Amino acid sequence: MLELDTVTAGYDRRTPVFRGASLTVAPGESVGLLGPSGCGKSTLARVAALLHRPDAGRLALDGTEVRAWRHRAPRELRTAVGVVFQQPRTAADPRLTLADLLVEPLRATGRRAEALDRLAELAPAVGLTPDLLGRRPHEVSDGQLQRACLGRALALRPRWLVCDEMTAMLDASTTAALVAAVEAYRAETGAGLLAVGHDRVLLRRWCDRTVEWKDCLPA
Ligand SMILES: Nc1ncnc2c1ncn2[C@@H]1O[C@H](COP(=O)(O)OP(=O)(O)OP(=O)(O)O)[C@@H](O)[C@H]1O
Repeated sequence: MLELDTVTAGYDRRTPVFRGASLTVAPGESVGLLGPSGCGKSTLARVAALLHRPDAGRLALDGTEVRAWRHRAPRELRTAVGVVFQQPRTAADPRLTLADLLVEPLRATGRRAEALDRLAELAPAVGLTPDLLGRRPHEVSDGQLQRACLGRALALRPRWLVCDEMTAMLDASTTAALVAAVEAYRAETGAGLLAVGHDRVLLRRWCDRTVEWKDCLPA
């Protein structure tokens, strides 16, 4: 279970972006979170991905309460969640080839020896052909780079995936390919998904259920 319980978060403690937001994703479930621009969906997604410390409230992953965020979080909790953002250009190190990008989490967690084998699985899973793997971010399209960012999010086989507007910049066919890659991964591993966005049609088609932002807040 991924449980966000009465979370208050923002960028200035005196004026949080939202107060008391709650949302639960069951194991293996896919939940779409819909809401107007600027309401705080990305901020909540970053809390769920252990990237942003909330001002108050509770996050629990599979029954373990998260008490530290970002690099302070224990590795087993940090690696339980894979995250994909809207903007691949700001999320990818421009110096790395796509191959290095895909397996960056393995190197970062001291599992370098597994990198080649995992690369051979990840690249086809996200639709990256061998000719693209040696290129750097400025030599590929946004869609190709986003495929690499999705592969990187899957590299450590997370139990939870957070996709924050993952396909907002992409065309219909790349969107369909990325959603299919996420769903293939979930079918194989049973991972749960929190997909944040404002494309109601896409999220309703993609997810088991969709939640409106206002329904996450106290009445
Ligand atoms: N790093 C930051 N520092 C200060 N304020 C921020 C920061 N990131 C976001 N904000 C502000 O927090 C509020 C919520 O932003 P957030 O990105 O969570 O909203 P959102 O619902 O995801 O919006 P969108 O759908 O447009 O992406 C906005 O007013 C935004 O300007």
